[in-house]
Amino acid sequence: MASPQPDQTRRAAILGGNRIPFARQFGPYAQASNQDMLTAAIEGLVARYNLGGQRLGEVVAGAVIKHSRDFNLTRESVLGSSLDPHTPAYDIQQACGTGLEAAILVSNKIKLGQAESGIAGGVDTSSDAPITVSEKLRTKLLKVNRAKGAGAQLKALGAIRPTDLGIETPANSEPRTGLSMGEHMAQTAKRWGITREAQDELAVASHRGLARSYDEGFQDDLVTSFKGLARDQNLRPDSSMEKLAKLKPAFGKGDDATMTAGNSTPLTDGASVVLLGSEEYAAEHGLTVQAYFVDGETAAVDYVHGEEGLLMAPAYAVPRLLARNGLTLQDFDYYEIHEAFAATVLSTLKAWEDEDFCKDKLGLDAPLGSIDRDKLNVNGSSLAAGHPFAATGGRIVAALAKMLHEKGPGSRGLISICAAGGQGVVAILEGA
Ligand SMILES: CC(=O)SCCNC(=O)CCNC(=O)[C@H](O)C(C)(C)COP(=O)(O)OP(=O)(O)OC[C@H]1O[C@@H](n2cnc3c(N)ncnc32)[C@H](O)[C@@H]1OP(=O)(O)O
Repeated sequence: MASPQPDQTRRAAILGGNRIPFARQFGPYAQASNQDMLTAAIEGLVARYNLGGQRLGEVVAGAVIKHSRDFNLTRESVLGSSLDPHTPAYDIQQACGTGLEAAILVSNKIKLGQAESGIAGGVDTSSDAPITVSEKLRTKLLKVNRAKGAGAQLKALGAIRPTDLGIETPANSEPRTGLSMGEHMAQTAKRWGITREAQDELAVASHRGLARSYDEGFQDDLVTSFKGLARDQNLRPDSSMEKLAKLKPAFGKGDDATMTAGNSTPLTDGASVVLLGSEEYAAEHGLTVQAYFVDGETAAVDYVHGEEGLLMAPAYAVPRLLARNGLTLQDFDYYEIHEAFAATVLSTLKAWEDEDFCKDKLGLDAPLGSIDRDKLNVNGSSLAAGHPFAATGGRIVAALAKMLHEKGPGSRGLISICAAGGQGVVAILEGA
């Protein structure tokens, strides 16, 4: 069935973004909640674009790891901000694709005329991870809670045994396989023959690109300090092949163990948001349109039955997006491919170059081909900045919109983000 064409009658404009610097797990944000971080990111955006007291169409954000009390984290963050409290807000969750998926949702509402403006974003903490008690203890505590009278409560309490006292923390692994993201990626890296050297080169380039972007002031209107942190804590401007070569493998086995702490994203805390609006909204509020959110696509792979690697869904989503928009993989000025692991980016690029994969798996007549690597993650990506899961999409959309604005009208950028659960979220932006 032919893919429907995107409706371009109303365009969704990207007007700016803001994030707090990303911090390492148990770093300066160890005592900050998701709500604290998301509110700080929103407040930075409000201050930069004079949004105080404004009722926006909608705010959509989310977190991958959140406490049960945070049933609508985004709404609570809006209420904690200086936006008009009549601004509706809700959470979504699409793993590491959350921030980009939120931008797709808000853009679509704007394009359909259902909203004039909105904020999309995401937040995640790996420090303030919710702890749950064991199933046995949970059941017994509920009995204590329901027991009527002190005697009955004491009796119910007495049923709790020391062996019931286990706690559970969220695991960074796939429920259906029990394997961590890194272990899954190690299998894919082996399948595509991704070398340690190629991964380390990508990591060094990421650190250098991000460091340069801070030094040149590119991040000045994208990042606001939080808890004394002004730059991403994971950034190592002095990163080198020699230093990375010394790191021990973190995932994989034997000769295939090519992934290390240096070419994998670290566990990170942070939040990011993006301001979107119609062209009319931008004109009314005197805001510059940086770029347009052209189109987005999602895909999923059957990683459980071994069809393809857990983090390879973007390899499937991008060709669908290209076909719908009449573009080739080479028609872009910038490529933002989320560096979950260096090997993720390299495996995806290899898949698009591979004739058999493109014919057998993507149903194409010929490979999508190679990209100009000078256009890839130019201002660094997740290996250098860190990766607070749901916050990565907002970081990328805001930075790419700014890059495209600097490049000029008609310039084009491709975003590709892999997500847990074998899913991928991808998008096209166009410079204004
Ligand atoms: C869809 C998706 O996005 S999936 C991805 C989701 N994210 C993940 O799965 C997170 C994966 N990452 C992890 O689990 C962890 O960060 C790990 C296992 C890779 C590493 O954990 P740790 O060992 O705790 O990392 P740590 O930060 O201590 O680094 C280990 C060492 O490498 C060093 N190191 C890390 N990066 C660099 C670098 N770029 N240059 C030089 N040294 C480095 C550290 O200094 C440290 O050295 P030390 O032991 O002498 O102090």
